[in-house]
Amino acid sequence: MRGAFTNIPVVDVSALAPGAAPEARAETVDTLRDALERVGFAYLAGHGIPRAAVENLRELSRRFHALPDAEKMALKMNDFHRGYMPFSTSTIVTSTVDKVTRPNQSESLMVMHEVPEDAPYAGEPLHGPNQFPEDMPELRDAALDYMERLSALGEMLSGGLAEALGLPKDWFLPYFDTPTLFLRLLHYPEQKDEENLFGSAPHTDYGFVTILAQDEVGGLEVRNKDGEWIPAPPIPDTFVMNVGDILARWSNGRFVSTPHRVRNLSKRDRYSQPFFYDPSMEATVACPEEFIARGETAYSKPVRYGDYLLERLNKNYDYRKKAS
Ligand SMILES: O=C(O)CCC(=O)C(=O)O
Ligand SMILES: [Fe+2]
Repeated sequence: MRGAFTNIPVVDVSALAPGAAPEARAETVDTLRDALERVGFAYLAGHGIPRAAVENLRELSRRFHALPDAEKMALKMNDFHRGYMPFSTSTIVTSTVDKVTRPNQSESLMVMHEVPEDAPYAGEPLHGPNQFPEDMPELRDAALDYMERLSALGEMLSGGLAEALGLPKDWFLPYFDTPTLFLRLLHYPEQKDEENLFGSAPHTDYGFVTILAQDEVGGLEVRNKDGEWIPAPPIPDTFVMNVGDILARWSNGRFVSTPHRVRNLSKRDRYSQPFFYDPSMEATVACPEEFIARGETAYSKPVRYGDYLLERLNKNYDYRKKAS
């Protein structure tokens, strides 16, 4: 039953890799289906991403956030949604989860897919340059390398998700020709335990899937159908994966996009690095014909992913509100 959970399942996804035994793959797909229909969250084990890639980026994120404010402010978010978001500047007003009134207690560096200067779509909404500190070239290298590795993982997962929905393994591929990628390097200083104060206020994610690496501090919580907040503490060598709103919509409501939040009550700084793997901006997200053929009714209208995304971003980020 949707939202009926008191813990977040661990799914070993190694059998989704090419060459795995078909029986093992089928079993993994079943486990994934249960997790995403009931919980909307799963810990991914057996994902094949080296621990060093995760830890190296985390260390660089720590170094980035330790830079003087002036250096970070020089990289302030540009119109293309890339750059530094200072403490207390994003309030999730489109959250359907709760009335959110106090800004998030976090700062972050937002990195997206790179856009070559001569690309035909350069300069269009959300297609522009990333911003990295000049004297930390290793941060740029690590972030781009990490996005490449996690995109490959996202693509592998999309095969399992398609099968979990009764679709051919490659069903999602054409919609991810030029995927929309976000890597957010988050820093949550310790926060007070006060009502309505969050590192990240209750929300659902916009996109397809989120693949999150968190440090050892903890603080992420996921809401079940009874309104209880279930902790999602770090488990070494796993990622926390969750369904975003566009996947919930695409799956015609089968997979759930589950509310979650962060409170860092640990008395230590917390660092996390969510990666959002989303379709191409041009992709039209519509209920699969295969579902209609099976007698289902589409519960939402087709939407161009880029339009949907812009609308959500314009509402939620202070720096964009003037533009919308
Ligand atoms: O930092 C975390 O653990 C979660 C962050 C999150 O939910 C988000 O950025 O959407
Ligand atoms: Fe989230």
